[in-house]
Amino acid sequence: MSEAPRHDSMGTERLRLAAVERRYRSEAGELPVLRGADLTLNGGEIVALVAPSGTGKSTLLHLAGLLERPDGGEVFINGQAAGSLGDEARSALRGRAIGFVYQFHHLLPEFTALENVVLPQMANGTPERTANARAHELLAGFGLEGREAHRPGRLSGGEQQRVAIARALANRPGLLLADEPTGNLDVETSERVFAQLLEAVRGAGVAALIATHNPELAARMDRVVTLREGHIVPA
Ligand SMILES: Nc1ncnc2c1ncn2[C@@H]1O[C@H](COP(=O)(O)OP(=O)(O)OP(=O)(O)O)[C@@H](O)[C@H]1O
Repeated sequence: MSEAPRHDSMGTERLRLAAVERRYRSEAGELPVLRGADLTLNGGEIVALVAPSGTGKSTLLHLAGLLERPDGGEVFINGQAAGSLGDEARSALRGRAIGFVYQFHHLLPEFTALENVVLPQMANGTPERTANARAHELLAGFGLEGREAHRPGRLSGGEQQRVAIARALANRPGLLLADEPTGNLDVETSERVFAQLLEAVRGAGVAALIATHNPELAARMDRVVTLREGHIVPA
């Protein structure tokens, strides 16, 4: 796969959470999930987030991905504070700078594998021809040559997830956020897809924050962090 050379983005700050707070309010009262979480990821850094269920991993990824706003603190993407941005500017920054991979692929079922990788590029202003070429190259890099015209329903779970990873990398984001990216696959497929994910991310010099319950997968990343009482601490 031909990606931007690693040195371009290595060491550049991609994500910074500074004293981030998030509380959920319900009839039962207030649940403080994040109580001043700090985390910095530089280009090329791959960090595992391993923490017990319900401690706030998904919440943290949503805040880092600008899908929600924190109740306190600030989220910086490529050094830019996101808090003062309006919704439109946040969406634009998200589309340009961040790729997401979820436990379930969330591919658009009525579109082919190729189109699923092309569409986010076109939404970002990439001309169709360029987007097509990039999608072909990415899918081939994930061993999906010959599968481009298949809709997600005609792909295996592992193939669907590889398309989802290709889609996440399509706009050459500096930051990849992944929530249990192989959690829905059998052990062998998970192993294979995860190895491909790491290779692609390393090759592109992307910073990645990957939530996983699997300690063996976590051990392959550069650093492992956990959540304790609403703070991010080394695992
Ligand atoms: N929208 C919401 N409203 C109220 N409470 C919420 C909301 N979203 C999450 N929570 C609560 O916040 C806490 C953290 O949830 P979160 O989904 O971030 O945890 P998690 O670590 O990702 O869990 P899991 O590993 O099970 O996916 C949980 O107690 C959850 O019930």
